[in-house]
Amino acid sequence: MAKSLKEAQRTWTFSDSNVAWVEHICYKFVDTFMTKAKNAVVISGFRIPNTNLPCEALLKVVMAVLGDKNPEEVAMLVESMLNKAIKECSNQLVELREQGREREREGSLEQFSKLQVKDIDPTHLAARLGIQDKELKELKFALEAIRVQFKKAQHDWSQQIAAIDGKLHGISEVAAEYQKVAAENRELYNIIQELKGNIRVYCRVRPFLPGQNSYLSTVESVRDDGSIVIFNPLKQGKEQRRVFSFNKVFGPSATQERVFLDTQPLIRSVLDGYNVCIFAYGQTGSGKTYTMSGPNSTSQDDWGVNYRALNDLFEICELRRKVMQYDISVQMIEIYNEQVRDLFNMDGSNKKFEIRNNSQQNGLNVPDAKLLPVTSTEDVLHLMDLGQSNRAVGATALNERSSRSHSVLTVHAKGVDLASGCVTRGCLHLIDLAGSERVDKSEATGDRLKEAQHINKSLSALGDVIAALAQKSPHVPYRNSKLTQLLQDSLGGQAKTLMFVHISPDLESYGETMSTLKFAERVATVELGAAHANKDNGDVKELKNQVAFLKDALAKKDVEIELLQEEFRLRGLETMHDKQRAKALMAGLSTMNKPDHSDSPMDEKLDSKIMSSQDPPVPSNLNSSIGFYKTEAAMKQWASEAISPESQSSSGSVLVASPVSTMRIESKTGSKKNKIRHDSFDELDLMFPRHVYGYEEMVEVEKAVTTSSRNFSNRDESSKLSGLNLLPIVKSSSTRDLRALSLTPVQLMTKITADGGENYFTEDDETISSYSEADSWHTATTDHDMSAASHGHRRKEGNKGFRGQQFSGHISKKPVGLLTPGRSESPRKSGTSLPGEAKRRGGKAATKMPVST
Ligand SMILES: Nc1ncnc2c1ncn2[C@@H]1O[C@H](COP(=O)(O)OP(=O)(O)OP(=O)(O)O)[C@@H](O)[C@H]1O
Repeated sequence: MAKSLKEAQRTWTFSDSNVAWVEHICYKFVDTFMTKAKNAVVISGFRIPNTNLPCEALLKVVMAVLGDKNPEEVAMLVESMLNKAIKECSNQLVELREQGREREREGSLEQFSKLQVKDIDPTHLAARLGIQDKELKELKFALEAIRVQFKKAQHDWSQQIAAIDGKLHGISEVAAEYQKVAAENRELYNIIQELKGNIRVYCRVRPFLPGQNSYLSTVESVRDDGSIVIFNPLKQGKEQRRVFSFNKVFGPSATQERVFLDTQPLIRSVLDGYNVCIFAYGQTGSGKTYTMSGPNSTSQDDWGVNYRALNDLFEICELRRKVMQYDISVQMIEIYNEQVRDLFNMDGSNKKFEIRNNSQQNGLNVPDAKLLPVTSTEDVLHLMDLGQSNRAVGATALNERSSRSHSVLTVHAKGVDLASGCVTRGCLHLIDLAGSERVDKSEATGDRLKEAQHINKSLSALGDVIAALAQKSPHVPYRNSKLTQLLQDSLGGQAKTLMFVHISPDLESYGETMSTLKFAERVATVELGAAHANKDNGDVKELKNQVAFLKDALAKKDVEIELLQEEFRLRGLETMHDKQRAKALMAGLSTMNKPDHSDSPMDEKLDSKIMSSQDPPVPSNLNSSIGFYKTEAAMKQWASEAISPESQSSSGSVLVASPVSTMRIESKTGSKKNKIRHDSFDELDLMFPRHVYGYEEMVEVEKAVTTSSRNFSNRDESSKLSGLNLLPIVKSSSTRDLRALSLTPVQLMTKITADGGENYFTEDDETISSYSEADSWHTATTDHDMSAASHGHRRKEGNKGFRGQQFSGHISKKPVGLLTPGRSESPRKSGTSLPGEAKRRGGKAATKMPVST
């Protein structure tokens, strides 16, 4: 074939002879193809009938295809066709061989089986089949038994599961019930705490800082019920673990938002007129500043309680816009090395600021520091950044940005109810305390050491105050540090107080962690009494009107008194019997310019005159209104307003003849401490001033004083306490306030004598003393005593008291030593000083103020 191709190539011209040759090839090829495609073959789209001869058309096709090809191309085409044909043939061959083998295999298997059946012994086969059958039966039986057992077990299990399910259901119901009861208990407990005014304590655990060994944590677990388990691997047995319980515990993963959410309700109450104090306590580097301010004010997620609180307050103000109008202002101070500094003060001056307590109605403890109004969160951010940048910070070995001062952000919120005009005033103190530190650990030296000493000292003073409060001690040492002075209103007043206690989880801090948590536990036991909102409502307005009315009446009386004094002076009553004269004096007060010269019994006249219709009518509801004053502070305020300096005459004396001369302060609420205080009020029938005393009254005074001084040393502690609890009231009052408190002479002198007198004298002691002296006038009944008293009384220019002028003449009664019980001589003559006299003589008034309990 190859040869003929080569020859064809050589001789190729598309001539007749060539056509014959092509025909020849076609025959051959078609033959080959036709063996494969028995019925029909598709070649280039032509259908070729099943024939051994190439059809005319095929020939034409071949001619058409090959006609214009040169011999090389024809050769190649043919060669490729041949290759295809060969490949096809070989495939067919393989297929045929395979089929043959298959048939062969089938045939041999058939033969083999025929052979076996033929060869096997039928008896043996039967025996074997019998055995197999038996085995099969046994297996079936066993299977059945197993199935029965399985069914039984399944049944048992399902029964047990049902029983367990029932029990579980019961348990889960009990658990749900328990949870409900526990939640109710917690709620009730919180209400009780709220009523008692316990300081709330939240504990926050700082996460490990980068670079700290986080394998050994002292915090074993933090539970939802507010308890935390502290673990020390270096200890053994019971000592290894200690559980502390607080109102809430935040683990290391607690977010700033989570912490704020639990603080929010407390903060919001500021807008309802409550004073709230939140302070962060803990070892240095434990996360106080992180909680209060956050690490970064630019990211809202990082905002601490301060920013979030103000932001929240603004949001609520906006929500209540239609019913309430709020004014919010802020103050930021710090206590650095026992000095108060204004963090908003930009003039660089080192002005020192004073801390004041109680007296500040607006709740500001440092009233002289700048109070800046804020209307938006942006204002707050700006101001607080300013304040933070002024704050004293420094690097120590324990914290690279350690706060070296206690900082206080005060938010003052004044709200006016647009409908009723009722005014609320709330104050929120947000305090970031400097951290306690062990100077050996913090490696503080120089200024840092001095700061650390001040910090530790003030924190220890805070510890003493908490201990005293927790033990309900009558004396609480608030004045031992600026920090405790600042916190006095929040720790001993009617504020809602929350302490965030912070701990570090590292084993190295175990000692500090334990002491911090023990301190916090003690703080949680402190009861402050129920918090009160500072609201100026309609009742208060009415009472203020009444007070104004009374002031007016007093002013009129002052005029009357002055006129009367003049009248007496002119008439020269020296010759009258002293008792009659005193009665006449009192009678004259109400008849003004209509002196009664008759000898009728003076007592009746006096009473009828005092109650005469010439006195201005007193509002009939005053008695009931007085019940409104349930607190000492409110009472004091009322009293000082009722008898304000303006309402008194220049003589300093006041006379109110009033059917409401007696009122009683009642206290049904409050802590034990408060009760004692109120009880002491209960003992006193607080009266309007009755500065005109008769002779019998003075005798009564003397008796009371004598008895009181004799009995005081025998008194038990509680009764002494109630006496002592009067001191703050009396001591913090001016003379006029003393009058305003209006103890009867008996009560006043009993208290003074019982206490040795000295505590009753403030920087205003001269005036107070004059007050006592003025009273003593009524008891000085000899010329001699009279002159002594007169001398004492006139010693002070300008103190021209009504009584002093009235009794300038002789009085013939027997002497009664008012301040020296049992003596018949004048206290001054006998050398017995009036209380506070010695100090006054020393040239300096006693300024020692009492420590409030
Ligand atoms: N909850 C927390 N999550 C993440 N980092 C915290 C957390 N608390 C504190 N830190 C980080 O710990 C470090 C110390 O915190 P911070 O300065 O608030 O402590 P401090 O108690 O205020 O210290 P000092 O009393 O010395 O001022 C800071 O780097 C702070 O970012």
